[in-house]
Amino acid sequence: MPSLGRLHLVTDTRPGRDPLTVVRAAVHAAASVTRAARPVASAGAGLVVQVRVEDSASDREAYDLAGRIVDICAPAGVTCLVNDRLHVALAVGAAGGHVGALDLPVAAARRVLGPAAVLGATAREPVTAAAAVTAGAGYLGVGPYRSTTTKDGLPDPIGLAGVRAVAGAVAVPVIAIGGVTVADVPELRAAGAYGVAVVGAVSGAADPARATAELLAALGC
Ligand SMILES: Cc1ncc(COP(=O)(O)OP(=O)(O)O)c(N)n1
Ligand SMILES: Cc1ncsc1CCOP(=O)(O)O
Ligand SMILES: [Mg+2]
Repeated sequence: MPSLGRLHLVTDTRPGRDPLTVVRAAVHAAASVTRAARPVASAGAGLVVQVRVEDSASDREAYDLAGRIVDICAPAGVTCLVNDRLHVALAVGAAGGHVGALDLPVAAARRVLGPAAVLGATAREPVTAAAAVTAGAGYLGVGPYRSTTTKDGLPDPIGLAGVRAVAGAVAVPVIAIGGVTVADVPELRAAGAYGVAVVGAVSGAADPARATAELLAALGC
């Protein structure tokens, strides 16, 4: 299985956003910055795109968006995951999915996706993180690192100490999420994070391609 990308772009599908334009820009940037170091078919391997739709979206809407994003990602070697809706991930041929506390349990998600799929799970403290790995998670989304306005109802931020505690407890990649900006990357990496997941730092940027390139560079991709 190829190694996991370090920059996870989570789509912003709130009203007025344009996730396809942002994903196209990010994929193009990822393929451009890493092409020199990789075979063409895996040029964008530093980037993962996670298709995350609003809970109010229908499965058909999720399927249509995810299918279009798989079509954008695949030629560039960018991994595409689907948040929550694992049947959509399977239906569009995504590489896998991401589940949290309100989604299928990790072991059930692994059964649905199969042994070879990429499966991420949300964790915010070491004991549940280790349990998620035992149940079959191949990476962990850990946070929220900072407070963020992108998602309502999140628990308090765990900060650098929280990320460090989880990273020290598991052997799988830890992806820090929640209010992450490019300026946070060095300290997160030093704390043991393998990578970062962002919505606003790319989707809310004036130039999403440039923001992607800067994040990838900060992550050493
Ligand atoms: C990489 C990553 N980490 C955490 C999450 C959050 O997942 P979850 O807790 O299930 O919340 P929703 O995103 O489903 O609202 C994530 N999506 N990705
Ligand atoms: C889905 C999710 N889960 C925890 S924080 C978050 C949103 C992250 O968005 P941003 O990068 O804009 O803070
Ligand atoms: Mg979820």
